[in-house]
Amino acid sequence: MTVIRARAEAGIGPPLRSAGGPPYGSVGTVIEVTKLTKRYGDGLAVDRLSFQVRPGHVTGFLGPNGAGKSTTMRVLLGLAAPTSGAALVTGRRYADLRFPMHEVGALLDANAAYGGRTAFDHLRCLARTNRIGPARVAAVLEQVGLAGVGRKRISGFSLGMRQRLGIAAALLGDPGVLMLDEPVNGLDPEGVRWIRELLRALAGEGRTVLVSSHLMSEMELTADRLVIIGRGRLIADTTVRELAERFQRGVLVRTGRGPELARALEAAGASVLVETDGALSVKGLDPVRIGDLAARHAIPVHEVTPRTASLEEAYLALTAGSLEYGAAR
Ligand SMILES: Nc1ncnc2c1ncn2[C@@H]1O[C@H](COP(=O)(O)OP(=O)(O)OP(=O)(O)O)[C@@H](O)[C@H]1O
Repeated sequence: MTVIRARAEAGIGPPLRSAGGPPYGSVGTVIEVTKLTKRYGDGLAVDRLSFQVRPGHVTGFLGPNGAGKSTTMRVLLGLAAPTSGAALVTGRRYADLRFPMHEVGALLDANAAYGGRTAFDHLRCLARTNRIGPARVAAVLEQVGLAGVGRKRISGFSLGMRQRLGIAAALLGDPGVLMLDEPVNGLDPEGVRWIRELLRALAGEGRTVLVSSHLMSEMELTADRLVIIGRGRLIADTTVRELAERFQRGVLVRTGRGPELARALEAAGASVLVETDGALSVKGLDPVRIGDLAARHAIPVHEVTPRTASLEEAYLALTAGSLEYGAAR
């Protein structure tokens, strides 16, 4: 499978500030995974994975079940040691961050909070370890819509409420980097929309937001960048727009005289990409015009197929070879 790489971005824009907060968009506020490999015994959870996450964007971390998303996040958060390679946040290993909660906020497992505590006490305990006062605890409870149940025990919370509590914990230190593992799990449609808007607002403040999911339908509305992995390996590092363009508007053309046809198509204004198998991916001309042009140049074509896949189909096609479990055929 061809790895789609986003073109180098021409600048991320000026650093933005949250009200009274740090300059989140400052250079270096990124997540950087380099040739990361993580083995569990004979199992390879992450396989020489490299990607970067930039500030000011919501980056969707996508992959089928067992792709290695959680493992990568766990290594980034210092909860698992890499077998080889590196996973850095703001240029350092998590263990080397001085005040980690102020730099990185994370939600890994919404059920990890102790049920016997109230939401307020849970956050207050976390806050104390990072010298964060009770006013901030109240503020994040308000921000995630749990202010009314702050004094209730977590054991009575629905999964959706626990997800909100986990997000409140991630926001406690007002960090410039946020890493959320499947945060919409258990949320109802209103909750899904809320989290989408929250993540986009946080990225709009210049923060670095990495959010994992195995559903493209979720990510296409939330993320602007995508890192797609399968079986621990990078499949695509792209933007939603590029993925849409590649899969929705191109026309696949097969011919024995690829370079010649590509020149003719480009002369007619098309942009042409040569796939790894020699087929041409043509944008800017419709199948009829492509056929006419080929006929005018007496170039036989074997196939002219418009690509009309949705992002979901594009994602399924990209990850088809990487499914851990699949229906028997
Ligand atoms: N602690 C562990 N011990 C052994 N194997 C593990 C461990 N953690 C993860 N794995 C294995 O590593 C692979 C990657 O798992 P991981 O949980 O990182 O994937 P994921 O992309 O987050 O999947 P999901 O979407 O299902 O949460 C899987 O095959 C999993 O079984």
